Amino acid sequence: MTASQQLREHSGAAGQPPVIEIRNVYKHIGKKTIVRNVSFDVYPGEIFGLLGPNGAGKTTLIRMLVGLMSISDGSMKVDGHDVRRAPDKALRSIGAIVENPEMYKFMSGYKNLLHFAKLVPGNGIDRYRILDVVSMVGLDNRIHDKVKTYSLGMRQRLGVAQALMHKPKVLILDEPTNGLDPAGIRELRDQLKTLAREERIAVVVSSHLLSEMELMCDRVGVIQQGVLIGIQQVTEENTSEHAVPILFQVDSREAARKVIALAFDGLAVDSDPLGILVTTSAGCIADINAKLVAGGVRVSGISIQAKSLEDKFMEMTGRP
Ligand SMILES: Nc1ncnc2c1ncn2[C@@H]1O[C@H](COP(=O)(O)OP(=O)(O)OP(=O)(O)O)[C@@H](O)[C@H]1O
Repeated sequence: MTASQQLREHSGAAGQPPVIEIRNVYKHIGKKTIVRNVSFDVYPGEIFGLLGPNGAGKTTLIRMLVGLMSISDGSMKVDGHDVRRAPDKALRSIGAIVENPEMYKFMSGYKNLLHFAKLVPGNGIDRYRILDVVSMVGLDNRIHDKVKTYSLGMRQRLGVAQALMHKPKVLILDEPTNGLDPAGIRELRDQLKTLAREERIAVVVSSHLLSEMELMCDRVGVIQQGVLIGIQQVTEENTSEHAVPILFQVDSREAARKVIALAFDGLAVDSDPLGILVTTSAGCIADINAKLVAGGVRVSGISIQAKSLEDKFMEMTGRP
């Protein structure tokens, strides 16, 4: 996939410029190329997933983005600042958890945050900001309890609060659900969605679990052996303008085809064991249904046959 193809996968959230711009990035270590020609953008308010098996290069890509590893070739920009040329400015816009956040277990969550705020002098983080981030991650009720009494999920959220203190535009989490139980994963997922939607923060998460990415992300970039093989929109097919196969369960396929051919010239209609499949936008369902019923066709069910991320992933990787 070329850089321009990868970028065309997304038209930009409400015309906003991307907050992360990655262009033709390579990472060589010794004679190995660990990341190869990767390009993509991430927009404010979206959750972007990096999906790939262990060793695919996700952590390496993230480490380059947060300045923990040098970039061999290509460019990475955060909020318009080049990570290589102006690392301080670029990093100011990033909050990240790449390794497990170190917390003092015998101190309260609040004191931990206060401690981290003091480590960065002149950053303007006051107690009001700390209480703000505590509220953003939903830890208000427990923030004065010692961290040793927190569940793993709560510690993870405290880590997110710490990463958010300096008001970053981008939040980056490497394998954030590792070790969390299903309830913890769900809490984290809801929290990240709220941060993206309400605070307009761009969130980048990595995982090797497709099901997790599908539930959490708006778009997912699939990485294999250091190559970004494709980017899939997860939520797009729920919008009313995007063409998707729609199954109409009807008593007569033949009659239904005739009605549609007459009323909607050129609309793609295929047969299905349960009825007919019409490929169009979900916004047309009511009109099609009305014409079918008016044409004497009994419609017993209508469903959108959206492909799951797993189907798309299999197509992308060429697996059966
Ligand atoms: N410092 C290094 N020296 C040599 N090889 C490295 C180094 N860091 C990473 N690699 C190799 O680069 C490849 C990608 O590693 P990376 O950690 O980025 O993968 P990943 O997709 O994050 O997978 P995981 O979930 O297992 O961490 C692996 O084959 C790894 O062994």
